[in-house]
Amino acid sequence: MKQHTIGFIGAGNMAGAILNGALQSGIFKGEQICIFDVLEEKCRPFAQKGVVVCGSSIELIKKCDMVVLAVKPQIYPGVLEEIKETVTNQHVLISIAAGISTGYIQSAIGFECKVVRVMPNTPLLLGCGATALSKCACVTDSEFQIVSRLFSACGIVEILPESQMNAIIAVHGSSPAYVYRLAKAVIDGAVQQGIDSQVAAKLFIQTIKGSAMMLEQSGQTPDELIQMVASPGGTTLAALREMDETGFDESIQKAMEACTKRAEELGK
Ligand SMILES: NC(=O)C1=CN([C@@H]2O[C@H](COP(=O)(O)OP(=O)(O)OC[C@H]3O[C@@H](n4cnc5c(N)ncnc54)[C@H](O)[C@@H]3O)[C@@H](O)[C@H]2O)C=CC1
Ligand SMILES: O=C(O)[C@@H]1CCC=N1
Repeated sequence: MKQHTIGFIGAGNMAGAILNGALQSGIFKGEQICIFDVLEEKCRPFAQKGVVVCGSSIELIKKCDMVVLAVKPQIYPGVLEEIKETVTNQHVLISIAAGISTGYIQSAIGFECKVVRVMPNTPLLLGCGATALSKCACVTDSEFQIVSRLFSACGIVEILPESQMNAIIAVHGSSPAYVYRLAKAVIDGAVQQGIDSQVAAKLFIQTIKGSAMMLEQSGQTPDELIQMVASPGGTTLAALREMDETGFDESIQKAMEACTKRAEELGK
């Protein structure tokens, strides 16, 4: 089987999470991994793990056949311009940026290069991530399998058509922030009622974990689980009624629409 080498352009949060998954799972060894960042100090922790640090994105493209584009979407035009003369039809470009489509990358590179579009999330940092993947027709099944195994090493993966890759960001890419916002609101609410913030945080974090396990393992729908909590004439119903009145569901759905709209703007 062909031995692949993987490179990361950008050594930020997501690159670090994916790279650690690659090393820990043994899918790639240190010497099969390259990294480049405009801020050299960002690469230092990876050099200590035996990863090869490159002096430019062009050097990295020459050394690797799989390349994760791990920079912010706004940086993509510059990076694609820089690497376009070096990318060949043997490279697989792995794009993790919000909103950047396969067509966008192929048009910037100048031919129908191989692209796997990926949407990960920050819990990948703990090996507990969720990733959506979409492949273009020119990527082979065995190349796609390697990319899929790479992200599986950091959590769960789902394969989606590219047409859904913008909308899915609201579901798992950006949504960790909604969960943290909910946690913050609950902890602030507890403090307003005289409870110590650390005690509230401890109890609520465990509640998030437990509720996630109930959603995953009980076989019951969110509505059935809500019913299990909400006693007739009880406290939960009083809380839920208030959430209905202030438009909680609509607020979340509007936030998701804004997320997708922004992804579409970033890809223009
Ligand atoms: N943070 C998140 O929750 C998620 C982020 N993403 C996507 O992942 C990508 C990276 O995001 P993060 O890791 O959060 O960002 P980050 O800011 O932690 O990392 C980006 C890195 O790129 C480097 N960089 C900037 N210009 C460069 C260039 N020309 N060449 C090489 N390196 C350069 C920066 O120095 C920085 O270290 C983004 O496109 C984002 O849309 C996707 C899913 C979730
Ligand atoms: O906020 C962003 O644009 C990125 C994409 C998903 C999570 N963070």
